[in-house]
Amino acid sequence: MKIAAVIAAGGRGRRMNSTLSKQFLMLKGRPILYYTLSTFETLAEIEEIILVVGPSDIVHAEREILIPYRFKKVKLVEGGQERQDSVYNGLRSCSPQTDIVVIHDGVRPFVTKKIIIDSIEAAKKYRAVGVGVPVKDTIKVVDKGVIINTPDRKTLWAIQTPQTFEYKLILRAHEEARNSGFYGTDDTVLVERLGFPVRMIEGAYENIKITTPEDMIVAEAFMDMGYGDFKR
Ligand SMILES: Nc1ccn([C@@H]2O[C@H](COP(=O)(O)OP(=O)(O)OP(=O)(O)O)[C@@H](O)[C@H]2O)c(=O)n1
Ligand SMILES: C[C@](O)(CO)[C@H](O)COP(=O)(O)O
Repeated sequence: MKIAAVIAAGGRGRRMNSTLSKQFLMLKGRPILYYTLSTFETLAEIEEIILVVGPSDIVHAEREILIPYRFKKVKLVEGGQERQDSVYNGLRSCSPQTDIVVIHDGVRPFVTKKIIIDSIEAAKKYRAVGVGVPVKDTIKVVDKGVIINTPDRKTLWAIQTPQTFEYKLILRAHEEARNSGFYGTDDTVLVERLGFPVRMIEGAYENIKITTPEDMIVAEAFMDMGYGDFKR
């Protein structure tokens, strides 16, 4: 079975307020993206890694990541305006013989090999799988500053990545979304809108998405605590 990974790293990181795209910010002396790629590179089940970066970051990715760390499985692809565009570009660059694709945010460096493998095994069975954690806070739906609904917390999960799919299914879901001009903030929603059931499996609270400046402080602490499956 041919398994590929698409690593979404084509964003600008606006909420990080840094001139450098946040996926290239240094964490303990290495770019954040190095750690994410290292975990996938050393996972035997992953045959190819499609790294999607923004047009203005292509040279930086080559100079700071691909050349110094000599990742063997990584193929560099240009990203798009939105995350969904980047992922679609990545999917189209996978080998046509791909059976399963693992889609993961480049800025989630603390993903574990167990979570990746669990998502692959679940996708072999269910064809579409999300990784997430039950929310800890009570969530409110707010409209114009007024709380209009309080969903039952027992039903609420914060979805993370990896999101892992039968390749043909997710490619079709992306194409259908593009044809109808639908944009979502993750990939499972594109399969949900086809009416196809998506399974949720347990991720980890440590599998954070580095998004805003305080996440860098948390990430430094996670590094000190030994989280993550990357080569140190
Ligand atoms: N056009 C885009 C936008 C986002 N991403 C990637 O999708 C992941 C999750 O997105 P997010 O955390 O929102 O990153 P940014 O879009 O860069 O952040 P912001 O919204 O603050 O600009 C990141 O690894 C990001 O690089 C991408 O590949 N292509
Ligand atoms: C895909 C994702 O990480 C799932 O939580 C999230 O939707 C990405 O959102 P972003 O705004 O692109 O960070």
